[in-house]
Order: sequence, then C-alpha cells, then structure tokens
Amino acid sequence: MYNKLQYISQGNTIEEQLYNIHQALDAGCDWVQMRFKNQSTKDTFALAEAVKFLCEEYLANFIVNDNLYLAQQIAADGVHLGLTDMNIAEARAILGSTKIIGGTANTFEDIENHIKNGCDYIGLGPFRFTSTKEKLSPILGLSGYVAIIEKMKNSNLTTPVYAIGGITLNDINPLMETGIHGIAVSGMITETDYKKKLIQQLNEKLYANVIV
Ligand SMILES: Cc1ncc(COP(=O)(O)OP(=O)(O)O)c(N)n1
Ligand SMILES: Cc1ncsc1CCOP(=O)(O)O
Ligand SMILES: [Mg+2]
Repeated sequence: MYNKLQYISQGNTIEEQLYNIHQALDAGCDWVQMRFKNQSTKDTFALAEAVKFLCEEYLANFIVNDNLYLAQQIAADGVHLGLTDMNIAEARAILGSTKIIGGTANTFEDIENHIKNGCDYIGLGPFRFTSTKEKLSPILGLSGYVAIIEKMKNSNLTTPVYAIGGITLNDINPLMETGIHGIAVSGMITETDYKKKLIQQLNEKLYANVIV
C-alpha cells in the first residue's frame, strides 16, 4: 500500500529546500516529492542528490517533480508528471515497472488516460485555490472529488488518488470519505512551526480506517 501523505517540497534555494525537507522528515513524513522550479541543472542535481541521501536515512520514499531524467540519473523512487510534462506511457517505457510514476489529473478523462498509460497513482486537483502553484487548473472542490471518484468506482478503476491543492487539516475527513487514497501537501507542512504534531494529526485521520 502506498503511504497516504506526500510532502511536496518548497524553497527558493538549495539550503531552503534541504531545511524544509529535513524538518518534514524529522517530523515523520515518509514520502517526499522534490519540487524545485526554474533552477539551474547543476543546482537541481545537487539538491536531488542530497535529498536522496536524506530520504534513505529516514527510510522515506523520494520522487522528483517533472524531471524524469533526473529521477533516473539519481535512482530516485520515481517521478511525478503533470499534464504538460512527459507522457506517462513514454515515462513508463524509460523507467520500467519498478519505479513509481504519478500523474496529475483535473478530470475523470485525465485519470482514464493516465491509468491506460501505466501510472501508479493520480494527483487529483486542485481541491481549492493555493498560492503554491501558478496557472492552476479549474478548482474541483469537494463536489468535484465526489463526482470523479464515483465515476472511477463505476468504471472499476482502483488506482490510488491523492487530493492536492490548498488542503488543511479539517479537509481530510470529508476528502477521505469520497474514497481518495491520501493527500499531497506543501504549504500546510512547510509553514507550521508544529510539524510533528501536525503530521501526527494528519496521519491519525488518513489512517483512521486502515486495519493493520
Ligand atoms: C501529487 C501531485 N499531484 C499533482 C501535482 C501537480 O503537478 P503539475 O501539474 O505538473 O504541476 P507542478 O507541480 O509541476 O507545478 C504534483 N506536483 N504532485
Ligand atoms: C503542485 C500543485 N498542483 C496542484 S495544487 C499544487 C500545490 C499544492 O500545494 P499546497 O498544499 O501548498 O496548496
Ligand atoms: Mg509538473
């Protein structure tokens, strides 16, 4: 079973990114997506190498946002690809079957395509407005998730779906009731001074119905 909480990193420099990622890992995050936009190849590679070491130390999953070749080069656990990034079928052909490939979706049709092309999980959103990402796709709100997850159930599609975009603690229960698998968050974790407490609260809600 995939972990239910994915932390998407933030920071404008290598140092800021490493600080935020280290703090999140220390507080109990077990899945990191490194998201470092508009940076030089050299800096992105240096950061990715350092994050890989950190995630190994904390036994956390490590995936790279956007850049499949970087993920391949540093032997990350996988990559997250958006609707305008590399096609998932092509990515699967390059990475093989052992790596995690996530795909962004905003509609049921996006989900159908990604599953056909071999993705492992879907990042479905945005749930609500967020300043973390520019040029957001149409906002889904809770009703959007209810409708899309219902269509997945009717089509027997069981690929794990992660909600994303402006998610706060109080959103977890209603979102999980729609049938999603988990959440991907950036701001909520990066911005709090009480990361351990927040991650414990998030995990309690996310894993409330998991029988071990
Ligand atoms: C888990 C998850 N879901 C969606 C996204 C968004 O990806 P994308 O649309 O490519 O946008 P950027 O993150 O690249 O700005 C994501 N990163 N992770
Ligand atoms: C990368 C991304 N894609 C859709 S919303 C989003 C940002 C999620 O970050 P936050 O949890 O801070 O809203
Ligand atoms: Mg992208």
